[in-house]
Amino acid sequence: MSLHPVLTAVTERVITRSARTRRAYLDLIARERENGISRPRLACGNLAHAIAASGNDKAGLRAAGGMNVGIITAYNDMLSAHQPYGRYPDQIKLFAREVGGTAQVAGGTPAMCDGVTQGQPGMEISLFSRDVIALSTAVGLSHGMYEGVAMLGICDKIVPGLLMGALRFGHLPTILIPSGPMPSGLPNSEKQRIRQLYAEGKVGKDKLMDAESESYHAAGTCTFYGTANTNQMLMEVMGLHLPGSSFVPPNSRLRQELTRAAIHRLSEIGARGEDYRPLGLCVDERAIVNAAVGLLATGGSTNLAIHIPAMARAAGIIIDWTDLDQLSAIVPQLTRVYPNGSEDVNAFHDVGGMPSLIGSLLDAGLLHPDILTVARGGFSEYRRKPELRDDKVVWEDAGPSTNENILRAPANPFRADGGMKVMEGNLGRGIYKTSSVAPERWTIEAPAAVFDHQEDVLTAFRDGKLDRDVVVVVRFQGPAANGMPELHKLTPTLAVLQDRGHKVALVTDGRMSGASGKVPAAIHIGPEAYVGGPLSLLRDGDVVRVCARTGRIEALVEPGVMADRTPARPPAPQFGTGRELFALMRNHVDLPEQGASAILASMDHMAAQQNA
Ligand SMILES: O=C(O)[C@H](O)[C@@H](O)[C@H](O)[C@H](O)COP(=O)(O)O
Ligand code: SF4
Repeated sequence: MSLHPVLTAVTERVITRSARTRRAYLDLIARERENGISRPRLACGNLAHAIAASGNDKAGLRAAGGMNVGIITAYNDMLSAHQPYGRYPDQIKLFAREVGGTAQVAGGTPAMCDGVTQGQPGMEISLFSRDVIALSTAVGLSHGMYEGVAMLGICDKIVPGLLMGALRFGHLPTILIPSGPMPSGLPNSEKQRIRQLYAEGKVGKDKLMDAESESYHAAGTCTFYGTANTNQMLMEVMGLHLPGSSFVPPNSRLRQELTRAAIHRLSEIGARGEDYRPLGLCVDERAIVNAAVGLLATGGSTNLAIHIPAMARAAGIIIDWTDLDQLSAIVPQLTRVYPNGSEDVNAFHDVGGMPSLIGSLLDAGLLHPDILTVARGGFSEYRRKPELRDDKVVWEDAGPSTNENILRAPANPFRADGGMKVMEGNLGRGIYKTSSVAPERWTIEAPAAVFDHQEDVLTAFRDGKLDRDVVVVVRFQGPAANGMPELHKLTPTLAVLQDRGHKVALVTDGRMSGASGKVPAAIHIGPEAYVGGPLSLLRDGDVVRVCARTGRIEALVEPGVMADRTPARPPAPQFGTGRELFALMRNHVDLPEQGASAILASMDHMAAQQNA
C-alpha cells in the first residue's frame, strides 16, 4: 500500500523544516561515536572507580569484550506502574551475562505519579519533572561506561524525559522495557460516576475511597488510556520497544522473557556489531510522524502534543501542531479505550492491541513502514505479538481485531478523523481532544466565568454560582506561570454541570490529564496569560465560543474593548512543596507547542550562539 499523500507531505515538511538542526544532531552523534567518551577511552583510574563494586563482572567490565548495558531506571515503589521495576536490574544483569555482556545501573531518575499529585501543589512540578528526568538520564550516561542503554520507565513525564536525555547520547543503541498494566479493577466509568456523586455531596469520602481503591488496586500501570499508556503505544509505533510488549501484564513469565529478549537484542545492535541501530537514527522524522499518527489513531493523551515536539527536538527534529492538525484530518480513530470509550488497555491488548493496530495502519499507508527499529527485521515485525512457547518468547502474526467495539481497521473507523484539533482565535492557540467529547458538544457558546486558581472553580460550584451555561476559564496555569499543572480534578465538577443539562466548556493555558474526557476543553492555550496572552484580558460575563468543528476559540467581545483592557495581574508565585526550586525552569521555559522545556530552549539558545 502506498503512503497516504498527506503523510508524505507532512513528513517532507518536517524534514525540510528540520534540515539544519537534524544535520547538526547527526553530526553530533557521529562525533560521539568516533571520539566521544567511551569505556576504552577512560583512564585507568576512571575505569577502576567504575568497576570497583562490580564483583564477578569485574573481569568482563575491565576486558570490555561484551556490551556493558547502562540501565537507566525510574523505579520507585510508590508509583504502581514502576513498582515492578525493582527486580529488573538484577534480571537484566543475568540476561546480559547470557550473551557475554554485563550491565550496571547507570543511574536512576525520579518518577512522579500524576495521580497522586492531581489537584495538589505537586502537580505544578510535574511537567518540569520531565526535564529533570532528561537531566538525570544524561548524568547517568555521561560516565561513558556503556555501549547500550536499557531504560525502565512508563509514566507520563518519564518516557518523554528518558528519551530527551538518551537522545543526546543517540550514538548508543537504546531500548525501552515496559512493565505492563495492572489487572483491570473497577471500570473507569463507574469510578467517574462515584466521583460525580461525591462532587455533588451524594456519597461520602469512604465510598469514594473504596471506589478509587478498587480502580487502582495493584502493581502495574493504571489501565485507562492516559499519558502513560499513550507513551507505551508511542514506543511501539516508533519501534523502541520489542514488538507487542507494551501491554503484557507484569509479573508474568512472558513479561520476564520479553525483558530477556530485549537485553539479548540490545547486545546485537551495538556499534561493534553488523546491525548497528543507534537511538539517534531510530528516532528520525518518519518515526516522529509515526508517533503523531499513533497518537491520533488512538485518541491518546493531549500531553503528547507537548511531549512529541520535545522528544523530536532532542533529536534535532521540529514538528508542530499544524502538522498534527493536518495528520488528524486523515488519520481515523480506531480505538475506543477509556476515556474514549468504556474499555481499558487490558481489553485493547486482548482483542489484538498494538500489533493489530499497527498492521491495519500499515496496510492503509498511514505509517512509515521503513523506520529503523530495535527489533530484528523491519517495522513489519510490529504486526506480530509475543507468545510463550516452551518457555521461550516467539512472535506470531496478530491478525485483525477480534472486537470492533474496542479496536477497528481504517476501513471502518469510529471516526474518519483523528482525535485532536488545533484551536485558534482571538484567545490564542491551543489543543482540543475531540475523541473524548460527544460531537454534539463540540460547539459551546456561553458567558465566561474566569478564575486564576482551580480551587476557586470548586468553591464557585459549591456556592451554586456555576449552575448555568458557562465557559469556565482557568488562566495563569501555563508553564511560565506555575509549571502548567493538569486541571483534571475539575472534570467531575464540570461533568456534573454538563449532566444537569448545561452547556459547559473549559478553556485554560494549563493541561488536562490523558484520562480527562467528557467535558469539552480547549487547553495549552498560548501565549499564556502570565506573559500577557489574551486570556489575561478576559472578564466574567464575556461570551466565549469554543468550536472543535471549525477549530476556533473566540471571545465575542469587540476587538477595541479587549485591547483597551488592562491585563489581569498574575497571582504571586507560590513557595512550598519545592515549587520555588523550579523558578529556574519557569523563567526559561518555551511554548507548549515547542515542548514546554527550559532545557531544550537553553540548548537551542546555545546552538544559536555557536552558529552566530
Ligand atoms: O495524563 C495522565 O494520564 C494523567 O496525568 C494520569 O497519569 C493521572 O494519573 C490522572 O490523574 C489519573 O486519573 P485520575 O486522577 O482520574 O485517577
Ligand atoms: S498512570 Fe498515572 S496514576 Fe497511574 S501510576 Fe502512572 S502516573 Fe500514576
